[in-house]
Amino acid sequence: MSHKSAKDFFRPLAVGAPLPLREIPARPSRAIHFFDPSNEKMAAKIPDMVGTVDVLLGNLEDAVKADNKVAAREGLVKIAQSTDFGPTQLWTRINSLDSPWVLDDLTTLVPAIGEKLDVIMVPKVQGAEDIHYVDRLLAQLEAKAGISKPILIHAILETARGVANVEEICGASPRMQGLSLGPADLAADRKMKTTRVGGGHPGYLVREDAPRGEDGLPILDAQRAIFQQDLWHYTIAKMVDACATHGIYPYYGPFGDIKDTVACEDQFRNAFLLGCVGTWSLHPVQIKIANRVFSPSVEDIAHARRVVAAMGDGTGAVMIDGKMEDDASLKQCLVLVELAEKLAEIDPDLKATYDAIPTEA
Ligand SMILES: CC(C)(COP(=O)(O)OP(=O)(O)OC[C@H]1O[C@@H](n2cnc3c(N)ncnc32)[C@H](O)[C@@H]1OP(=O)(O)O)[C@@H](O)C(=O)NCCC(=O)NCCSC(=O)C[C@](C)(O)C(=O)O
Ligand SMILES: [Mg+2]
Repeated sequence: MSHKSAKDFFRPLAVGAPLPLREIPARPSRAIHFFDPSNEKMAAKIPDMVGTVDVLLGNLEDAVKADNKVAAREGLVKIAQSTDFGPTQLWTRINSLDSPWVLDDLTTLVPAIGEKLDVIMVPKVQGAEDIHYVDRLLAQLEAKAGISKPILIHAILETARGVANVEEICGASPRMQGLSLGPADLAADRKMKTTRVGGGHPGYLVREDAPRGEDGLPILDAQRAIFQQDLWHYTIAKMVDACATHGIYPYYGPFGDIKDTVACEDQFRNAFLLGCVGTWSLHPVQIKIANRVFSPSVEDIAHARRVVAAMGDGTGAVMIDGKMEDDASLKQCLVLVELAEKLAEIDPDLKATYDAIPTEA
């Protein structure tokens, strides 16, 4: 297998294409809100959603009917051309690389709206070869269209092979912006015996030990607590490590039980705590949940600021509320404080909330 030299990564893959980025900007992207540009009712709502969500994503792949693929692509071009997105990012999810639509997706979108597109999400990525294909094609199209900044790539982990190759996918191109979990396709590909789009499962559980009778045997009809476990923990944790290793960003993905806003919030929060920077929103109701969950809480920021203040030059150990804080817990606190600062730059309500936190001694 041949390898590129390190410096090759800093050269564009086509003459005249924009220079690859050396760092992926940490732009807030708590919710990536999906819409079907071929659905007129949905599309009509998009201009008014600018500023209420960090990312608007025109979806061209699954959930768009085969008969509507061209209308979705054209609808996205129209919305992108006629909308000023301000601070809101514009992403798209193209059709999968083995579909008959993807080539037209790319050759249409890049010249028409390439200057406005921040990130292209590529579904069903299997390995580095898929990223290399899109990488070169984007460079050629950017060069031809005279695009000034590189369009970034986001891969969805939705095949067993993709999960096995997650590290090489993250490192396959300087365009790699991040990864999302695709729990529905991944479940099917792995032959998991579930029928859901993300979330837990009542059958995936651990049960409290049975009490024992005088004969020492378990009493099987006794009431015993059960605890549902997280089916997605392994994949999310693996995704987070791969992204952190390569300086790119992990995201949860879709939560299909739209009406169960409570379980949705739990799943999002698990992902936030494990290191994800955001998630997907499939319905307007999920945007608020994502914005709340993926913004550090007032309590966390109040505590983090106390630790930062108490730790002075950042070395040594101190006691706060009976707990030891040191260099490493300070670094965790700085993750939260820096995230809060980034979010405050784009979210005035959140800025006011964080500004109002009293400084404690
Ligand atoms: C779930 C659905 C069918 C419920 O749609 P509905 O019309 O039944 O919902 P509603 O509550 O009745 O809608 C209320 C209003 O909101 C509008 N609306 C509704 N949704 C949106 C939206 N997203 N953006 C903007 N507006 C929206 C809708 O048009 C309606 O407008 P109206 O009041 O004027 O009548 C609908 O919300 C929808 O189609 N959402 C997007 C679904 C999608 O993108 N799925 C693909 C991503 S998940 C995936 O692909 C898996 C993965 C990763 O690949 C893998 O795990 O393998
Ligand atoms: Mg999928």
